[in-house]
Amino acid sequence: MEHPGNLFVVAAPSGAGKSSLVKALRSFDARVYPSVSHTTRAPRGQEKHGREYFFASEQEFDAMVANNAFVEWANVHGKRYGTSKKGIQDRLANGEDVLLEIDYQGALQVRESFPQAVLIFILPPSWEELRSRLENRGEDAPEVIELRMKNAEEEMAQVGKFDFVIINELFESALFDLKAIIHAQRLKYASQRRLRGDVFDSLNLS
Ligand SMILES: Nc1nc2c(ncn2[C@@H]2O[C@H](COP(=O)(O)OP(=O)(O)O)[C@@H](O)[C@H]2O)c(=O)[nH]1
Ligand SMILES: Nc1ncnc2c1ncn2[C@@H]1O[C@H](COP(=O)(O)OP(=O)(O)O)[C@@H](O)[C@H]1O
Repeated sequence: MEHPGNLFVVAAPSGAGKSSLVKALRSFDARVYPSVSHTTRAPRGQEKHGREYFFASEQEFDAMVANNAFVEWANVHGKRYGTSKKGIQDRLANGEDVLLEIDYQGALQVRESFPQAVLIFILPPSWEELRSRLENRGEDAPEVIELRMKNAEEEMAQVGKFDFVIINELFESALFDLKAIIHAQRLKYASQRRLRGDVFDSLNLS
């Protein structure tokens, strides 16, 4: 589907630092709108309905699937997660940039519907560091951490299908890389024409 806004998709194994990087990006780039997904997993400590996620029952999620309300959805770590069409289509159509923080299965589905989506994969610098980040975050029970570490192998095997790879070793350096990718996409002709049409007009360029 053609649309004027840029669609960025960020995937990573749990604990690689995806949420922290996107949050930091958002603090100085308000033009990139993060989509809020629906999930059947329970809220964590500070999470609010409608902010981190729309928390849905299995039945509510089933109804959305039946109504074809998702751009993509997938089973991740035993729970279902999905991006609603409603949340992103209007924004993209209005020329706004949208960022999805989703798993690799969802990312590859998004590419089917939006071939111009920019797929970014975030890798941890090592297995040891991934485990220690999950442990230090202190949000997940030991068995949940084990499941996430096990799933990370399958997830990381998909990295070659992505357009860009960021290794999140030093946080500031990974953030710089993420900004660079987004910036480069905005410098493409279609985006520049949309953002700075005034300059193109004054130069008599179509
Ligand atoms: N396919 C898909 N995956 C999602 C969506 N929202 C979140 N996820 C992924 O689900 C996984 C688990 O997310 P979460 O439970 O918040 O834990 P996190 O991995 O610590 O961020 C992560 O890989 C997310 O990127 C979505 O809408 N669709
Ligand atoms: N470059 C980094 N160096 C050290 N710790 C990091 C780095 N990036 C993120 N973290 C920490 O690792 C943990 C997991 O990060 P988070 O953003 O929640 O990951 P994800 O969203 O990919 O599951 C958090 O406690 C976060 O503060």
